[in-house]
Amino acid sequence: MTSQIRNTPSSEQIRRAPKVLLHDHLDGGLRPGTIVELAQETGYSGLPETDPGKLGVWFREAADSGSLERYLETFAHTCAVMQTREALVRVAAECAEDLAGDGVVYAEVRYAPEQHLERGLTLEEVVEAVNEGFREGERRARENGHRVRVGALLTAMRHAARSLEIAELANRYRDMGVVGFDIAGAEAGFPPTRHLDAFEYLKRENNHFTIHAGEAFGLPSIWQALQWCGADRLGHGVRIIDDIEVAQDGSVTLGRLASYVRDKRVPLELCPSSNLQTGAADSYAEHPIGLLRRLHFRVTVNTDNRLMSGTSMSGEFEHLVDAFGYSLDDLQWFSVNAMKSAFIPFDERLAMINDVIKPGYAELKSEWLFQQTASTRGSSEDQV
Ligand SMILES: O=c1[nH]cnc2c1ncn2[C@@H]1O[C@H](CO)[C@@H](O)[C@H]1O
Ligand SMILES: [Zn+2]
Repeated sequence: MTSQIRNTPSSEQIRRAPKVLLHDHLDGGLRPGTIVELAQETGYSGLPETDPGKLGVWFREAADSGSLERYLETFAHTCAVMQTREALVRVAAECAEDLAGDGVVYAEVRYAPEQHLERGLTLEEVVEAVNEGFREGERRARENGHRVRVGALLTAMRHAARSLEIAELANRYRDMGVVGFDIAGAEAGFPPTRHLDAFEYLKRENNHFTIHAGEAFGLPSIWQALQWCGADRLGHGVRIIDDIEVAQDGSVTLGRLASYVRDKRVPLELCPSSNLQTGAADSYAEHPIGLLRRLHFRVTVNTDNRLMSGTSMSGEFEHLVDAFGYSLDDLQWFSVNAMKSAFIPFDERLAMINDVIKPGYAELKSEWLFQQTASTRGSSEDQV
């Protein structure tokens, strides 16, 4: 048996591996069946399909447009069914349950409270409903033998003008389920500096935030997010690749901004499948994550929108294992990177790394030692 075979994780091992997710949208991860049921319950008649299977396919295909703006149009349907307290509790509970079932042990899930006010809920009621759902989902996961912790990130929409209000909301619910702040939505034409007052407020409060930047727009957006707004992490940030030059002989030169991002260990919340759909990358094999990982940027792997991309954390890891031949050591590296970059207190991050993530990977990495028939097996898929 070669070490290569020993090292290539099987699908089942990938699912069981402890995973950390920093970039996942609550309104981009609903179960199709739940959307159909909530639409019926709340009288929303705008769904393009009412069969859950067909609806799931519709979301994936509609989001596969090559443009972030068209990709974002699909959220009208998910937000439409997330306008009541009960719906928000249910969606959040199922989110936590689904992540736990996929082996995610820590997640920061984001949503925009301002998009859930159409039926009279207040911003506070939205946050409390989602928090209640996450706690319920964590409890159900525990009953099923899974452990997951979910924190919320409150997102403000970059085309709108409520970011300071949402930042204040994030600060008010700090230590009560909300771990940070974000801005999202169409990037071109809506630079992060439009929301400078929100970011400056959060900095004065010693609070944390990430900014969607360097997804549909390039280096100026990343530069503003870091050097004007002071983002702790970059949502996507994939276009930092534009500041990296690879010569014919393989030698690599980093520009000033790329150097800063690497030197300062700025976490990149990379979302490969989402990038393929919005046109930020052409294939998994060509996705900049391969180079960024080799250059030791603080790379993390994320789902972005599980519904629109038909993916999961395990799914993203599988694509990367296929494209780049990553081993369990690589998957552990991504998971430790993500945990280091989380917005919860340092002692909790450290305990998650040392007491949950590393032991989980050690367990998986030792499995080959105890396989009696391993020497007669040909592929790693057989060795579960
Ligand atoms: O990849 C993305 N880039 C920018 N905005 C996004 C992305 N995915 C989702 N949203 C936006 O964030 C809102 C709150 O969750 C969603 O409603 C969607 O409009
Ligand atoms: Zn996103």
